[in-house]
Amino acid sequence: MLQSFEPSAPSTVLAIAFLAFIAGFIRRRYLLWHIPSVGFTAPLFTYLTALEFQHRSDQLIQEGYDKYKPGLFKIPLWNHWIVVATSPQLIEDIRKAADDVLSSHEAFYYVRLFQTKYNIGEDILENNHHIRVIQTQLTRQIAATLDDVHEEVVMAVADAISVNDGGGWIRVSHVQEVIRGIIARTSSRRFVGEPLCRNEHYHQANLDFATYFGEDGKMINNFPRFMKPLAAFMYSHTKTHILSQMKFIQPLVEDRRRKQKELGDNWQGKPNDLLMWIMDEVSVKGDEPTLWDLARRICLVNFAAISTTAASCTHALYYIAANREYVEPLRKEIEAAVAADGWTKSALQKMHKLDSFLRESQRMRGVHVLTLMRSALKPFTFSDGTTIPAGTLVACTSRALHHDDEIYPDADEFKGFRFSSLREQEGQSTKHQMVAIDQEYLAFGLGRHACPGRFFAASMLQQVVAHILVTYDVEFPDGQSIPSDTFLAESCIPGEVDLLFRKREV
Ligand code: HEM
Repeated sequence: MLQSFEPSAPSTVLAIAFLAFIAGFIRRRYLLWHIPSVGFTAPLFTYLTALEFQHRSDQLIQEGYDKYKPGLFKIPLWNHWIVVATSPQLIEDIRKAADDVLSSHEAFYYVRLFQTKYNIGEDILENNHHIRVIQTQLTRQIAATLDDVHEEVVMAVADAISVNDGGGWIRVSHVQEVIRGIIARTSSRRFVGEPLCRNEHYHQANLDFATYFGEDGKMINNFPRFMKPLAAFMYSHTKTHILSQMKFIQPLVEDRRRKQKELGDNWQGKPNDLLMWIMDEVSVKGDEPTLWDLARRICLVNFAAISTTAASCTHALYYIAANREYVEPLRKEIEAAVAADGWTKSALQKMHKLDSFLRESQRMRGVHVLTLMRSALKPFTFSDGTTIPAGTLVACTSRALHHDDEIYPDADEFKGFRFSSLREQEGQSTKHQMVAIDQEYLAFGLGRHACPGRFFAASMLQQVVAHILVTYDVEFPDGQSIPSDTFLAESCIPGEVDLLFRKREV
């Protein structure tokens, strides 16, 4: 006789969870069925592609670009697909879309990377004071504060690369770490001022925050939405690292509050840095910012600013060491501009060759493989007629686009003065600057959420690289050259190699 089947409670739960998983998978696939795929598409096998994406995102995306340009393609990630746009026209569609249709915040902070809502707090996105002060004061004051930054660059570089005056090469290992230290210190001079900008423990606290913010985001991302608050509560370390950063800014904030109360508008020598601007910005709204809130914002700005700029700077140094023929023309240009105007913004603006070198280095090896990551809050139809449903993650191929011969002739070849030559043409003097963005140059994103810190980043990169060029000779040790990049999902990290530095003989 046939026994009646009586399921146990755990097996029922497992079965329901499995069926829900399969139903979700089929639904997601069905809704994106019309978009061609890269990698495996069968249930469960998609995880193999998701795994591959962690370390070979560049190759998977290049494959999609080669096969499906000028259209769209999709790649499976752990718990969703990402739809990738390959042509300037589709990129323009994404740029133009309103925030309530394709949302950058939803993509970065909830769906994909950082899960900010769960580990830092949602309110930080609604009142984005830190982004506003980057767009306004930080950018506007680049010229007025260039002296400070230059002074810090000179000290930071001398401390990090301690060559002997008597000549002779020294070997610097962990170049990216060394550069990150220089960039952290230089940018912190504008973010929190002296002497905190030189405190290594403070920089370590910011670095720890960055590491855990990224890691925790990935961890929380693996949980279904309803379990994310619990996952963040139990496993996230991000808050601990904000608390340790808070200890560093607390004396500064308390001292500034006291002086603000005592001196008000008569406060001579009021600090002119990002921390002060954020404090003022919040106070204008009638609130006294909490220490926690200030610490979160400083952590987030450091997170956005330092590793990105350090990676760009490292790549530029690698290209200098690998292409010695650029050194003399660059030095000549820098020295002529500084002789005429000193270390000022107008001198930097005259350094077209250096600007071009940095832009080309970033074109060849940008910090991201994909940019303009957006999440569809409503169904969205591209200009080619393709519709994606609400909930779909979209992005644009920056690296593949930057290596397209149809857009950049001999795209795989490093041509340091590619952009300065273009700037010499009639009407093109600003179009090809380091900070210029369009549908064919996506290193800083595009549209409303394009990187607001790019003017500051470009100025810092120019100053650090110009100072290194006129102070040192830089070479690879024998037999070494630019190492392959490492890919961590959509991020690109410069490979590790030692560099040789020697005091330049003038
Ligand atoms: C070479 C260095 C840098 C690179 C390559 C870079 C790249 C980017 C990219 C690709 C985006 C996303 C744009 C989009 O989705 O359309 C972004 C956003 C952002 N970046 Fe940068 N960035 C750099 C330096 C900086 C610096 C120095 C700061 C701060 C001073 C900064 C602050 C930000 C912020 C706050 C956002 C988010 C903007 C928003 O959500 O509206 N970045 N950056």
